[in-house]
Amino acid sequence: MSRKKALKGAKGASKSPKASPCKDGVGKSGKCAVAASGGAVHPSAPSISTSGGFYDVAFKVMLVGDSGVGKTCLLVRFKDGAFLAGSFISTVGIDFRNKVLNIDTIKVKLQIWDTAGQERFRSVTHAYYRDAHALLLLYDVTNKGSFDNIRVVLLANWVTPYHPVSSHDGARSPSRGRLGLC
Ligand SMILES: Nc1nc2c(ncn2[C@@H]2O[C@H](COP(=O)(O)OP(=O)(O)OP(=O)(O)O)[C@@H](O)[C@H]2O)c(=O)[nH]1
Repeated sequence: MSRKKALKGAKGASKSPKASPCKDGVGKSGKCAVAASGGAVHPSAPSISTSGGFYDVAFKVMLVGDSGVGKTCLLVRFKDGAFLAGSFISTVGIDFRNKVLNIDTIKVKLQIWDTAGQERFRSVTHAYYRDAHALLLLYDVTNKGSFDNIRVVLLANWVTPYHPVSSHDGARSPSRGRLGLC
């Protein structure tokens, strides 16, 4: 099985843009923690994700950037601490992984969406931006074109860079890919 196929199979890849990240935020009570408030949630009692981890707040984070800038590698590195060396297999469509962090006394669940960088998937991946709390914009430090294309993403989705039009105050951050992961 290919590297990326294995990754997707492991964590419930979503093929449809209508698939909601809150699916994984459904607690034992059946509530959808993320969708219920339209943003980060601060439930009075900790919620439980289907992956088994309790959390207090949840955020949806999107990894965006050209194909090959290292989005999948960054995600796997962050989630599992491993670097995916070897042959490059492009992401098809979109995929996500969850990670729960302990920050002070709060359990923060990050649902991190890995988008396909290839142009042909653009319309699919854009559909997921709307309710994201943060976009991580990645570029390859050895490829100026991949940096220039971040501007295109910003201008296409927001009126001016770092000024979101979306309903909640998401964060946008240019990040350097392919740097020091290996
Ligand atoms: N040297 C080096 N290579 C990297 C680094 N990050 C990723 N790569 C390589 O770059 C290639 C592409 O990495 P991916 O993470 O699959 O790229 P991607 O942005 O997910 O690409 P798409 O799925 O097509 O959008 C792979 O061959 C990686 O091994 C890095 O920090 N340093």
